[in-house]
Amino acid sequence: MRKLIVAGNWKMNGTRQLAADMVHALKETSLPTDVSVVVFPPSILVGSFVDCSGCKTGIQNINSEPSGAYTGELSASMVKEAGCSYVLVGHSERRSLFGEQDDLVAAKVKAAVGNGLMPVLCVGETLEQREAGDYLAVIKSQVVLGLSRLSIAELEKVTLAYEPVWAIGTGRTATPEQAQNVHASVREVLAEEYSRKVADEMSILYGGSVNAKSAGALFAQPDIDGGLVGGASLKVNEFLTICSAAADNV
Ligand SMILES: O=C(CO)COP(=O)(O)O
Repeated sequence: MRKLIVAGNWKMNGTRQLAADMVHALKETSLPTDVSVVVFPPSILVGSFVDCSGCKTGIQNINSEPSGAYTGELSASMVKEAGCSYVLVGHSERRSLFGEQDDLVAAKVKAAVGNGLMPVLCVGETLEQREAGDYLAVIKSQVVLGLSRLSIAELEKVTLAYEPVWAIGTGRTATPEQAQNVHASVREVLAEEYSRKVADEMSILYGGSVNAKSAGALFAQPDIDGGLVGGASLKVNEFLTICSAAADNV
């Protein structure tokens, strides 16, 4: 059974006060057990979330190496020890601003799984790639290369997130049909590359300007298993509304 997940990616935003408010609100909110909430705060705020009964905690990035002279970096085992369960890998901001390519993404996915973390592998096309019409091939290659170091058994630890770059932080959400189309194609890629079981069981989240208004119609799509929310996850009430929209689709 695939999980319905609402994840909040705070990026380089948020304060200890916001973290305390979010933790408090999530503890007070009762959601069906089939809905998982994950918050990815900046790493320095992870400690505020790890004991929260209403959500799981994620980290926004790891280094693929186990330890060593990598100033400023965190290894998967450190993140696990700090109480995180999830890690974002391959976010388009990491790809475009920090030059991360598919081989590094694959190494991070492997390091995550090898250390008991669940990677959320992010994929998605730029506006240019969408307009050129070859976006499904771009997304396919990001999925296949990103997962290339995992065994079949390890795939069950992975969540995918489709985040079209043109929809991130732009207020221009993909339509439910556009997103469903890509999610269904990604599921077909998983079935072809691995098996129908893998395809049916992997959660695929949608991200890109998800907000309280757009969440319901997106989450109602058959191949959309929740959302990876940026800006709207920094507003406590709006994030809770998005979580409730997922609960409505259990
Ligand atoms: O990048 C995102 C989540 O990882 C999406 O960000 P926005 O929801 O702000 O568009």
